[in-house]
Amino acid sequence: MKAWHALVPIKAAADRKTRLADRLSPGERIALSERMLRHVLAILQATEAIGSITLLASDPVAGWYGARLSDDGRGLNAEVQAAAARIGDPLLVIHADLPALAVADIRALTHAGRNGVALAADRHRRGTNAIALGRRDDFVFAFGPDSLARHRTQCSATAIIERPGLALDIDVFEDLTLFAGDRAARQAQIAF
Ligand SMILES: Nc1nc2c(ncn2[C@@H]2O[C@H](COP(=O)(O)OP(=O)(O)OP(=O)(O)O)[C@@H](O)[C@H]2O)c(=O)[nH]1
Ligand SMILES: O=C(O)[C@H](O)COP(=O)(O)O
Repeated sequence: MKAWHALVPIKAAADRKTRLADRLSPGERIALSERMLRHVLAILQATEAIGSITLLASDPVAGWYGARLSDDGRGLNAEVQAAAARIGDPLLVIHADLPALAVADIRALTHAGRNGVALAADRHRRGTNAIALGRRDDFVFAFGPDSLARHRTQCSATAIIERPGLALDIDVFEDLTLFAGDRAARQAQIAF
């Protein structure tokens, strides 16, 4: 199997984690999203199956000197679709807000997707936090509410992967308390 390309979309700093805006200051939200991004990138770098990592971002990201494709503001799905066409397969698209992600999670997802498509379900089994495309150049990205159902109907043999490290994305404050506990989440003192 060829080495996987990883694509990590990340919003412009000021737009990240808006659903936490009633609990965290803008600075705390940026700091949290940067720590989670660094964690996801470190896990990808530590996974032997991953041969390249590309950020999809409108601006340069502090501390990242690797590849970046520019986001032209057409929305997540259109941007990922265009980036995927440029990068080729096998391709792993993975969100940047997975603080519990581990190397074993990436191994499991890429293994499951090596001959087709594997989807990483969020903890509600409604969203999609990562997609491994071993061999599907006609896959249509459909991130957004209930994306798991939309993604899975594209191919009858799609594998659904449910693992804690892939399932816990940080959207709302409850996700933070699940990951870090009440006190740490309230103080935005989340270590990982
Ligand atoms: N490049 C890029 N990344 C995006 C875009 N929209 C979402 N993302 C990234 O896709 C992943 C999932 O995004 P969301 O959970 O919807 O966004 P979020 O900023 O994390 O949270 P909210 O602002 O609360 O919706 C995260 O890594 C985001 O940074 C986009 O339009 N462009
Ligand atoms: O496809 C999805 O589930 C959404 O893009 C993901 O994100 P969210 O659960 O982080 O909003």
